[in-house]
Amino acid sequence: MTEMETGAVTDPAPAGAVTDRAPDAVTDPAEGEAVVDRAAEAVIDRVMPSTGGVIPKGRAGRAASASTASGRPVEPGPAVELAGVAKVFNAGRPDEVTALDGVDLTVGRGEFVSLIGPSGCGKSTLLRLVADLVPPTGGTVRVADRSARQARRDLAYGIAFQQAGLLDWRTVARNVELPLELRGLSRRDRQGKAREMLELVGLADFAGHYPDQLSGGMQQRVAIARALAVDPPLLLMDEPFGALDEMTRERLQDELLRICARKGTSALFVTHSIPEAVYLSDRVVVMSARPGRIVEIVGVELGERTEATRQSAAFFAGITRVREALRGTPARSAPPAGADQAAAGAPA
Ligand SMILES: Nc1ncnc2c1ncn2[C@@H]1O[C@H](COP(=O)(O)OP(=O)(O)OP(=O)(O)O)[C@@H](O)[C@H]1O
Repeated sequence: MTEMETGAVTDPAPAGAVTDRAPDAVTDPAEGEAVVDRAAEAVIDRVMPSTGGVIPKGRAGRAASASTASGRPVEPGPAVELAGVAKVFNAGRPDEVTALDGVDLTVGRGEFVSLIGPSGCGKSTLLRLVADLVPPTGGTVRVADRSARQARRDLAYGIAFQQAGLLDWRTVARNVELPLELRGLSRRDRQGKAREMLELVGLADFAGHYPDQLSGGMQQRVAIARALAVDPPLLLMDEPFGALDEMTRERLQDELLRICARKGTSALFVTHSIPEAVYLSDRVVVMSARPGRIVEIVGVELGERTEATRQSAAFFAGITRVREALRGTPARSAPPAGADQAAAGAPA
């Protein structure tokens, strides 16, 4: 199992890195601008699974959604397309694990799709396949009309995974700024954007703190701020709100929806929370226990989310639908959750 496969960052500070918070940027005397610190640069690839869409150096300023790395325009198509995808870990060995089998799934542009299922059913693996952090053993994975490999090179998505994956020798603000530095934004622009993102996640007062001075939930919010900082056309999120208190979680859910709606961002979102999946999603993909297969896709039609949505009959109906699917209740040929209540004139 490689580091890239696990997404773990076992040693975030590379050889020669300063771990006692020495100045973390190299100043370019010609520009008077801080440029990407060498230590951070050296670990970009290793922290990619959890650094929220870090931009590889050399692709600065390229519009990920509009063209490929070669500048070739990309035809609009699904954000993600999986066909017959399988993943077997350690094939042929005694510890062989079939994590996924026969997965077909399309995420439309601008669509919000959640994955839910029992622990170990392959949700994270599915996300890692899309992010090109592990290769499939069967089937095809396409992201924004490209191979997953090409999409990664083209910066076609941002990632926020379970582990915050912050660089502990950088301040909170400079963690959020990292992908912007790699994209070549001026100091002023990236500082402004970092401030905006930290305000969004309620951490403006902690911009100058270091990650180990924050709680786990706060670190997670910094990682979310960093993932959103580059306005990626596709977000891959693996339980990003799992460590948050309920009120913060609900607020960030609303913010995430607002951002996705405003930017037309597509999202593939892993969660263990049925209400969260229903609230956020256009469709909830329910997976079986290992080997993970899609057992049902529950469409959600709640309309614009408001204060009342979480109390609405349609919301509870959606929760019931997903719960039944998780329990293995035979799929019914019913309209999307929400549509039946609306048709019946049920109170919202
Ligand atoms: N790198 C790996 N090497 C070997 N087995 C792996 C690897 N990554 C995942 N697995 C196995 O694949 C299966 C699916 O794991 P995965 O983490 O995708 O599940 P999950 O649905 O995200 O679980 P959870 O909800 O508990 O986070 C598990 O049995 C896991 O042990």
